[in-house]
Amino acid sequence: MVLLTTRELVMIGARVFCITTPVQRSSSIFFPNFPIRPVSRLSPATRPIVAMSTISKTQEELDSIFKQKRIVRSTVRKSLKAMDPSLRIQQDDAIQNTVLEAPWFKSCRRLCAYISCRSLNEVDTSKILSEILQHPDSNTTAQKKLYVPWVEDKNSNMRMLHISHMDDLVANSMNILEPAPVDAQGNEREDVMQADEPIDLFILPGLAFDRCGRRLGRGGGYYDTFLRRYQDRAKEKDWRNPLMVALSYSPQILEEGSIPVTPNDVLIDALVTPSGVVPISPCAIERM
Ligand SMILES: Nc1nc2c(c(=O)[nH]1)N(C=O)[C@@H](CNc1ccc(C(=O)N[C@@H](CCC(=O)O)C(=O)O)cc1)CN2
Ligand SMILES: Nc1ncnc2c1ncn2[C@@H]1O[C@H](COP(=O)(O)OP(=O)(O)OP(=O)(O)O)[C@@H](O)[C@H]1O
Repeated sequence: MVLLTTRELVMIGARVFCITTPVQRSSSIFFPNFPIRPVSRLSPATRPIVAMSTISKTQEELDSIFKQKRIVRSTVRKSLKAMDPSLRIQQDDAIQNTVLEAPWFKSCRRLCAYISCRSLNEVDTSKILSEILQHPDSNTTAQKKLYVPWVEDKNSNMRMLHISHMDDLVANSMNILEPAPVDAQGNEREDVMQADEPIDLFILPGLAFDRCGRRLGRGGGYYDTFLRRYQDRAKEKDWRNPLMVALSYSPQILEEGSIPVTPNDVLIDALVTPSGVVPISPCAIERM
């Protein structure tokens, strides 16, 4: 185990966009620093972090990380529940307007987005979705193609299916709106993984995030599994990587090191917060 200061890592990294990211991108487990505190800025440059060489994970280590994840989820759920309703509405508006006005959103032609669920206190996506479904893009008059999640089973399998109307959605057992895999005419809905075209943009949900690209989901492993599969396919087909952008209320943004991760967790490229876009990965810095 090697202890490095952020300053040392900056010196080592050729193009370090976030100090701790190279640690996780090299598929090592990152051990979090507690306590969990929302932050409004990056940690001081002198803060020590832990870099680990590639190690194999014992079940005991994994159990400990998953336990820490559950603790973080529980803390963030509580702060989301305690959010003032008018602040929530204000943040929903700010986040959605930022997305709708962004060039990377305007130019995207094929995207996957989540259908927000009120009872899960997720950032609202209804305005973004209705814009996509109602209005062709004013610059090109081309319609965006929208795919949304459909949970296939309890083993982290999720598909992204094409929808054209909000009427295509029905509430599932988790009370989340999702498309029936077969439409009203009895036709199977188009599945992103079967379509032979790349996705430009993923709009992702989650419970907590940090400014280095770590994302904590709701514990099903659905998104990580899906994104990994999509990334493998994109590589195979030589497609450009999609932008993976998560939407986050302010209490969901945690201090660097507070989000426990395993090598299976997929890093996001950027966050949209009530204060604007936080580009994280080199691809986001270039494109956003
Ligand atoms: N809007 C939305 N759609 C989504 C997801 C999501 O996070 N948000 N998913 C992302 O994977 C998939 C569904 N996965 C889900 C996993 C857990 C829960 C949920 O209700 N969790 C409760 C806790 C349940 C428990 O601990 O037993 C919660 O978080 O409060 C919902 C959806 C696909 N669709
Ligand atoms: N102790 C454990 N050891 C190994 N795997 C576990 C353990 N606990 C949970 N899992 C598995 O890990 C997966 C959940 O991973 P994780 O908690 O990282 O998901 P998430 O990031 O919250 O979810 P999502 O990707 O859907 O947003 C599930 O498939 C679950 O079965």
